Amino acid sequence: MKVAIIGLGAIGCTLLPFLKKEIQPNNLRIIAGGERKKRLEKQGILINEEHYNLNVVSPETIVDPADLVIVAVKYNQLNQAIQDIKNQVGPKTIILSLMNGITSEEEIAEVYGKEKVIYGFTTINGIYKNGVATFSVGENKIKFGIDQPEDQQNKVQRVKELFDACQIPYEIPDNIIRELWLKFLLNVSGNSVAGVLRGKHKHFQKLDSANKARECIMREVIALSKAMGTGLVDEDLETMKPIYFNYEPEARGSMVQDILSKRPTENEMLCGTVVKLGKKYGVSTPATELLYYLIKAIDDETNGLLD
Ligand SMILES: NC(=O)C1=CN([C@@H]2O[C@H](COP(=O)(O)OP(=O)(O)OC[C@H]3O[C@@H](n4cnc5c(N)ncnc54)[C@H](OP(=O)(O)O)[C@@H]3O)[C@@H](O)[C@H]2O)C=CC1
Ligand SMILES: CC(C)(CO)C(=O)C(=O)O
Repeated sequence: MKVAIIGLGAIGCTLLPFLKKEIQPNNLRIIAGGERKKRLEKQGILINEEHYNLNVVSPETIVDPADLVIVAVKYNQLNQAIQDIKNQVGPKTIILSLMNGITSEEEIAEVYGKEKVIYGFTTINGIYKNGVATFSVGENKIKFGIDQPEDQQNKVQRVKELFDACQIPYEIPDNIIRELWLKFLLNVSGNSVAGVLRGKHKHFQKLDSANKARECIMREVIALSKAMGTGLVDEDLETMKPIYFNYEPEARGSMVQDILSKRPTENEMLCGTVVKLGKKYGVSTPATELLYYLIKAIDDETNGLLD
């Protein structure tokens, strides 16, 4: 299979060592242009202390389409990434987004068609800064699937075969939309509360107060999901309570990593989406709206609005 990855950061790097074992070097493409391409070609990337050379393909290069394109960029980078994969996408290409949130698949489908996109996300926590990535798989995995009828199942089968060959941990849930929303429930509440606290996972392992804040948000996301029919139920509040015990206490979620590195957060994709959909579906989301504005103030500060 020819596989293209756009976004070789914390999450892209959790896949590269697995894919490298099975895929011929020229069939594993890292899509990047300009300075990013030069840097990746010159420096390669260090993942879990192992150095990898990369086959970097610029967005302008015309090549045979990839069989699978994996999208693992941050929300503010998605529009550009969608443009940059254009030469990788052909009639049979499958596009898998590992981004958090519930909107990236729709945005990709708007440009390339729903039939090319499968839903997915990862439960792995990856750490990335300046060309150095670390991660531990533990119990974590990629979950993927489709909400379409039978004739689309062969897309899922093709990704399954690739992941089996590369020994990438995965699960194909019966109801991918509910699973996507469960991850959304975790990220809207956990990433954003941790963002305000600049917290580590141990904040949720040790502090009842931090979890109570998370619960205020989760109640609203569950109410929204019920209004939209996307599968969350009240009991999910309990399911989500111990979730942070799966993660390394001293590690940080992706939003805190962004805040500490003075990068834009994914606030719009997380709290922003809940507030917007709440208005559309008549669901009240005051706690999430408060959290949205707190994170927005952090983003404003990052953007120099205090200077
Ligand atoms: N980190 C985590 O633990 C988890 C993250 N996620 C989600 O995964 C997604 C990716 O997050 P994460 O991996 O943390 O983000 P990172 O910021 O670590 O990585 C994003 C990477 O994409 C690269 N990139 C951006 N735009 C382009 C482009 N046009 N062409 C080529 N490369 C590009 C960036 O390059 P450069 O550095 O040069 O800008 C960067 O290396 C997010 O939606 C996040 O919420 C999900 C689960 C856990
Ligand atoms: C791994 C996890 C759940 C940790 O917060 C995450 O999805 C993120 O950091 O974005």
